[in-house]
Parts: sequence; C-alpha cells; structure tokens
Amino acid sequence: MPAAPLAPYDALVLLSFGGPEGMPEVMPFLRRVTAGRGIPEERLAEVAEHYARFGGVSPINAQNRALVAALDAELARRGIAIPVHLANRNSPPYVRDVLAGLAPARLLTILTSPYQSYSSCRQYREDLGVAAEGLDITVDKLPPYAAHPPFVEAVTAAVLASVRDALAARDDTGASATSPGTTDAAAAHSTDAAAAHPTDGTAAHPTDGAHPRQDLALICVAHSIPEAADAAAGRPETGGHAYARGLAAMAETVTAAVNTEFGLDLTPDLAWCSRSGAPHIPWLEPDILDRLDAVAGAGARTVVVAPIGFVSDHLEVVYDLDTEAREHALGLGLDFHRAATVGTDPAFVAGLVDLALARATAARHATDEAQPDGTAIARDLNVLAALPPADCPPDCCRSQRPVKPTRCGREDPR
Ligand SMILES: CC1=C(CCC(=O)O)c2cc3nc(cc4[nH]c(cc5[nH]c(cc1n2)c(C)c5CCC(=O)O)c(CCC(=O)O)c4C)C(CCC(=O)O)=C3C
Ligand SMILES: [Fe+2]
Repeated sequence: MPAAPLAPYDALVLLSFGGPEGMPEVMPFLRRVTAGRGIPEERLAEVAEHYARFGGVSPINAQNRALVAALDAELARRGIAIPVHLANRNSPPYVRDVLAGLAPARLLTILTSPYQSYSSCRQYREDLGVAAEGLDITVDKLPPYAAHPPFVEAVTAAVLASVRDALAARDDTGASATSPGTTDAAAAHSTDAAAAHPTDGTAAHPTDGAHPRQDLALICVAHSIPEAADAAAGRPETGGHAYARGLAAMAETVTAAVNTEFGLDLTPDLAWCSRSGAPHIPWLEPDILDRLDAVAGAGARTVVVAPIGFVSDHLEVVYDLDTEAREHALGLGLDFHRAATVGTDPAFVAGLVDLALARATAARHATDEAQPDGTAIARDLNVLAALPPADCPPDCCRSQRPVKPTRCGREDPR
C-alpha cells in the first residue's frame, strides 16, 4: 500500500441533501429545496406539517454526522490519515462554505445517493460546480455505488433481519394461521409470546406447502421522481432509466435472498414514495400506499417495507413510511414491519472506504504517478469497472433546467 493510500486527495467530503433541525428552519429549507421547481404551495404546507410532527427536526443531519464518524473510525482502523467533512445542498454546512474553507485542495466526494438520476447525481455535480467557481478546488467523486457488492450486502442484511422479525412475530401470534384480531391485540399478544420463548428459530421452520408464510408481502421502496427524470437517468447511450433500473435490480437481489433464506416464493415488488410536483406530471408509480392496498387485497397479512432507495433514515422514511404507510397498513389489517436503512452498517462503511481507495488509485493511475503495486491497481480498477463511470459522461442524468457548471464529469474542470 502506498504511504498515502488516498493520495492525491487532501480530504473526503460526504455530500448530502441536508434537512432542517428545528421549526424555524423548516419553511426556509422547503423554499430552498423547491426554488423554481413548480411544487404547489399546498404541497409545501403539507410537507411542513410532516416536519412539524418531529418538532421540525429531520434525522438526516444526525445520521450523516454519524456516517462521517463511522468513516473516520474505519479510516483510522486502516491507518489512513485523511479528514472527512460533511457538506449539504440544502442546509448548513453548505457545499460552498465547506469548499471555501478547504481551498486550495483536491477533494473526493461521497454522495449519500447511490442511484443515478438528476436529483441524486447530476444535481450534486452542479452543487459542486457552482460552489467551486472561483476557488482553487479539484474534485472527484465515487461512482454511483448502488451495485457495489458491500452496499448490496448491507441492504440485503437489513431486509433479511426485518423479514426474520416479521415471521417471528407472526409465528408467535399465530395471526396468520387463524383469523387476525385487531392489530393492537395481535401486537400485545406478540409481546407476551416473545417473552415466553425466543423467536430466533424462525428460519428453521420447514416450509411445506401448507405453511402460511406466503401471506407475507415484501415491498421495496424508493423516492419517486418524475417519469421524464427517470427516462433521462444515466447515460443516454444506455437507454436512460438508470434510476428505476438500478432500484429494480436491488429489489430483485434482496427478494431472491429473502426467498432463499426463508424458503419463500416472493416476486420482486418495487413501489415509490414521496411524490410531489404538479398532479398532471407523471411520476414513477405505484405509490407505496396503493401497493399496500393491493397486497392486502391479495390476501397478505404481514408486510415488510424495505426502503432500499435510502441510505439513512430521513423524513421520507420516518414520515412517509413509518408514519403514513404504517398507519395505512394497520388500517388494512396488515402487520407492518420496516427494514432498517444501512446507516452506519460496518460493511457499508468499509465498502465506501474501499471505493475511495479504488478511486484514488484510478486518479494516480490517470496522472501517471509512481505505481508501487500493480496488483492493487488492477484489483481497484476492476472494482470501478463493474460500476457506472465515476466521471459522468456528457448528458448523463441531464435535465430540462438551465445549464449550470458541473464537476466530476468527463468534460468538466477537475
Ligand atoms: C431521488 C431523490 C432523493 C433520493 C436521493 C437523495 O438522497 O438525494 C431525494 C432525497 C431527499 N429528498 C428530501 C426532501 C425533499 N425532497 C423534495 C422534493 C423532491 N425530491 C426529489 C427526488 C429525490 N429526493 C424530487 C424529484 C423532488 C421534486 C422537487 C425537485 O425536483 O427537486 C422536497 C420538496 C417537498 C416535496 O415535494 O416533498 C423535500 C422537502 C430529503 C431530505 C428529507 C429530510 O429532511 O429528512 C432527501 C434526503
Ligand atoms: Fe426529495
């Protein structure tokens, strides 16, 4: 390993969306997010109410600070000395302030959005492009990492754990074998039964054809985006739709893992949450609430909702899923379980560090600096080759909006 394994970078920057941390910040935050975006005023008022339920505090910033700390710890564990900073699009610390404080510097950014779309990739590149104007800043980013095996494994592990809980709760209540009582009664019963005997033997149950587990539904969920934004997501020459395709691939992988682990025969099911925008503009569907209606109608008694599109809990997760979708599911008589987000899962964090090392190796390789270890280079470049390019090609995730300066694109200043 070279003496400075993350050279040529001076610092890592975790780049995220941001969120309010108190009621006075909510409306200014919402206006910043939606500036010039044609989001109806009623929608803003509605979303402000969602934040109000949590005292105006989104969990996102605390989660990102925890991720920075976890990255620091993983880097220290590997003996790599490099600072990690948080920078946000819509709340302090703003990208511009962070970059200004670091200049002159060469930075590597880690996006908290693994999937490709305007909102989750190019818009972050614009944030960097606008913020870096007039500053002596060189900046690269990790490639979109939705298909990176450690991330896929961390998401899968969280979904398996939630399905295990869901099956254990149900086997204990017997709710699926008999007619279900009210969900409150079932929940109370579940607590008693769980106290009476441990529930970790669920996976050992034989799955004969009569076993009632097929009334378990697994719904993977991601943030909806306009259909037009999905059509333009990723490289145009690969046909667009990189956002929905990346999520469909993840849904397929986790569902296959659940089927194997628990002897089930579930079909991948992908739904969307947090639609906004004008009603006449089509966004990705079905909405999670409509899918809950459908699975309840088809006989499901237990639903596991897996937020595969989010790396950490934020308002879409704690409101749109844990509050709204949960209430909706309970109203339909469904037992509701929500899989954890990857958060600071050690495999996820280690995977990000692996990718940063690979990106640094590629950067050194590209500039023809001394290459002490050819094997490591080949291995690192191999990791990157399996993912979309870290430097986005022209027109990747393009939008109809006014052109802004970008970074981390093939044609951009580094
Ligand atoms: C793909 C995607 C992600 C995932 C990738 C990523 O993580 O970046 C994401 C994340 C997030 N979205 C968030 C919040 C909001 N998103 C909004 C609006 C929008 N999101 C969009 C897309 C995405 N959004 C789009 C196409 C819009 C329409 C307006 C526009 O085209 O820009 C609005 C406006 C009100 C509303 O309409 O809901 C809010 C408040 C928060 C923070 C939550 C918190 O505070 O915890 C986070 C992490
Ligand atoms: Fe959003």
